[in-house]
Formats: sequence, structure tokens, C-alpha cells
Amino acid sequence: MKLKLFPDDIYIFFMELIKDTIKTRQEQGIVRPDMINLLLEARKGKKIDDNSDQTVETGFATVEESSIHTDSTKPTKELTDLDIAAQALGFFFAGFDSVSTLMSFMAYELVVNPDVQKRLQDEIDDALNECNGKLTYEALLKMKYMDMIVCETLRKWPPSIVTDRVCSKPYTIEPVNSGENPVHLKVGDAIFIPIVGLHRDPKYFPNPDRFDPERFNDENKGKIQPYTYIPFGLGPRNCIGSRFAILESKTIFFSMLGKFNFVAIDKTQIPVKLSAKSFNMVGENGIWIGVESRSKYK
Ligand code: HEM
Repeated sequence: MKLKLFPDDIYIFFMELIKDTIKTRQEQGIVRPDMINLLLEARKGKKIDDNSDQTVETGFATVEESSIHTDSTKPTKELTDLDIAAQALGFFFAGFDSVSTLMSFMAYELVVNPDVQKRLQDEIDDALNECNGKLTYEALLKMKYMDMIVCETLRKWPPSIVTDRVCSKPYTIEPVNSGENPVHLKVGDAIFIPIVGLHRDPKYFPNPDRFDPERFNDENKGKIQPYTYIPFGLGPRNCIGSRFAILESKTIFFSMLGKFNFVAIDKTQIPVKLSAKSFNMVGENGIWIGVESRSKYK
């Protein structure tokens, strides 16, 4: 369709930056433990999911990577520099704004639900005690209430409000209510899946505008109807960065809330209103919160 996602100057800046990095690395034999290196290795036919057996769950919302196409070490298509640059650019944009949205709305919910914030701080203090003041990976992943809050933020404020698929087989969606017509889908039709519509549907999440981490406690999370909670999408094209996104967010909240309280300030809009100018979850006036030292540090 020749639709552009970014203005030309931004696109050219990033593409050139990544292509120059590839060139410099190849010319000078530089090896860094990062994604560009993995893609350069993949180009040579090396498998890049060697550690998949050791994967640890980072949270309930995490999605599983697809095992489709990982059984062959032979690339089906030669990766060009442009492909590698496009992948790196895709990761950058897919992974930046989404995590920032998750963290902004999570901070907002902690401000307007001080009891939730206090309980999370208690959990953080206990974890800090257990690991002698130094955060460990294991301690972070053991924090159940932190995970419940992350899950509930992703439900109420999913950073990706919608995802899409192309129809590969003719299919008819039969009417459910009287007066509705069937919808006939043809091969090639574009289908939009309304993530936020599912997450805020009272049929699946009663009282959906209420921020309630208890929806994700051990007893309740198993009762969630499959495919109604999909912050990271689903199936073979689900989000590749769910573990990283959850881990990154939990680490930051752990560090911040161990030392500070999140509080409302004059600029905090309560209740927050969403911007009508953006397709994504963006606060009308941004999301503003204050940070004050916790009494134990004063
Ligand atoms: C809270 C943070 C994030 C959310 C809510 C999120 C959500 C999503 C969703 C809904 C999709 C579409 C999945 C589908 O249609 O089934 C997606 C795809 C994707 N995400 Fe994320 N994402 C997040 C963070 C990240 C991060 C940190 C990265 C990279 C480091 C990333 C990289 C990608 C990529 C590359 C795809 C496309 C996958 C494909 O087409 O095969 N995302 N994400």
C-alpha cells in the first residue's frame, strides 16, 4: 500500500545508523552480545534459539514463542543488510513505546489505588530482606503481587489496543443475536482483533473499568476464558518481547518503590482521560505523577 509508518528523515536516520553498525562490525570483527549479532549469525545459518530449554516464566501474561520453523538451521531466505536493519528498527519501535505505556499506566494506577501501592511496597520490602538488599532475578520472579499488578495494568490499559491477521481460509462468523447478519471472510481479508475491547468486555471481566489485581490471583487467573486476555497477542506471530517487557517493568518498579512513594501532583489527571488524537493508549495531558521519599529514607 506504500503506507509509511515514520517520516522519511527518522526512517533514514535509523536505517543508516544500523547499516553503518553492521558495516563497522564486519570490517573490524567486532562481536557484541546483542540482536544485530544474532541476526548476523542467523544470516550465516546459525541457530539463534539455543537457550530455549532454559526459559523461565517472567509472569502470567508472558506468551510462548512459536516452535514453527525453528527445527531447521538452514535459512529459507538470505537476510540482507536492509532486512537486519528493518528488524532492529522494528524491535526498537515495538519495544519502546509499549513498555513506556505499561509503566506509565501502572504508576498511575498505583497513585489512585494507594492500598495496592502499599501492599506492593510490603512485598518489595520482604523480597529485599530475603535477598539482603540486592535484587536477584529469582526474587523478582517470586513476587506474586507485582505480577498481579502488571497483569491487571496490561488488561485495563493494553499498550497494543488491537492486532491484525490476514484471512487464509474462507470462514463465516455466524450471527449470535437476532437481527445480525453472518460475516463472510474471504482469503486475503484483513481482520482486526480488538484487544482492548476484549479486555474491557464485562462478559469476560466484570466491572472492567475497576483496577483489580485480584483478577489475577492464584484462584482467579485460571478462570479467565482462553483468548479473552491477550496483551501480547497469540499464536505464531505473538509478541517476541513479552518476557523482556515484563522483566524490565518489574525491575524498575522494584527499584523505584523500594525507595519512593508515587503520589498525585497538580498535573495528575484523575480520572485519566485518553487522548483522542492518538491511536494508542496515551493520556490526554500525558501521565504525570509525583515521587516522594519513603519515610524510612527520610
Ligand atoms: C508491554 C510491552 C509490549 C506489549 C503490550 C506488546 C504487545 C504486542 C502485540 C499485541 C503484538 C502483536 C502480537 C499478535 O498479533 O499476536 C506484538 C508484536 C511484536 N512485538 Fe511486542 N509488545 C510489547 C513489548 C515488546 C518488546 C519489548 C519488543 C522487543 C524487544 C517487542 C517486539 C515485538 C515484535 C518484533 C512483534 C512482531 C512479532 C511478529 O510479527 O512475529 N514487543 N507486541
